[in-house]
Amino acid sequence: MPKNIKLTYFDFKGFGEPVRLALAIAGLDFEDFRIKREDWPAIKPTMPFGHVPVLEVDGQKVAQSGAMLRYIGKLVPESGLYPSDIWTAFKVDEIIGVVDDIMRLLRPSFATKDEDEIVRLRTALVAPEGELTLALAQLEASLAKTAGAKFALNDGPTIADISIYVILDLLSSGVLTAMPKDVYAKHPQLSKVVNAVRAHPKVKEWESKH
Ligand SMILES: N[C@@H](CCC(=O)N[C@@H](CS)C(=O)NCC(=O)O)C(=O)O
Repeated sequence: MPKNIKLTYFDFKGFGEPVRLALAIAGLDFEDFRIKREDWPAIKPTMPFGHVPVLEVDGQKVAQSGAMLRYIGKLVPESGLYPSDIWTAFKVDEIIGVVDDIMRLLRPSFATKDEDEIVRLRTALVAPEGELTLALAQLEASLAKTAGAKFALNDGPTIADISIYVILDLLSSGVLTAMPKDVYAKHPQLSKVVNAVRAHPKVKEWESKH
């Protein structure tokens, strides 16, 4: 077991947030280092690929949130976060890829400061035939086939559930201009996963402190 784990990310619930929750659910102590925006230009060149999150394990820096999530799940197998059954693990990886694609849909609207452009881009995403509307419907249909009793695939949370929770919580939080709070509300499987992760005792404990 590593002696020191440090997560470097912004004080924001983006790619680093599922990693924080996975570490909390796995019961791993870690330094939750949150970069101040004004310090980022100096820190960026010290990150292996110029991005965060970066997970530093006993002094070695590794990038890519998906890799971190799988590492945490494998490090603490009894957490059930990354299933040992290779088919279920395959489905976990599929969902994480889908969530990554959803994040990518939002990127153009994060890349501009023009409020009218942000509204235009996000309104198009959530239109009846919009790319986000379609992606959420497809994820819902996929989960309907695999649904575990409480979570997406199993009775306990996997890193796929955590990833779904973080993106849908962000989308429906009201902090993103022009993103409706009920963006996933009509999808029962997605709602089930969000509610189950939010109600998980370790997630509740983490969120009550951060
Ligand atoms: N595929 C990467 C994406 C990382 C990424 O896009 N990070 C953004 C923040 S969410 C970042 O570092 N932005 C600042 C920059 O690129 O200068 C992952 O999953 O970790």
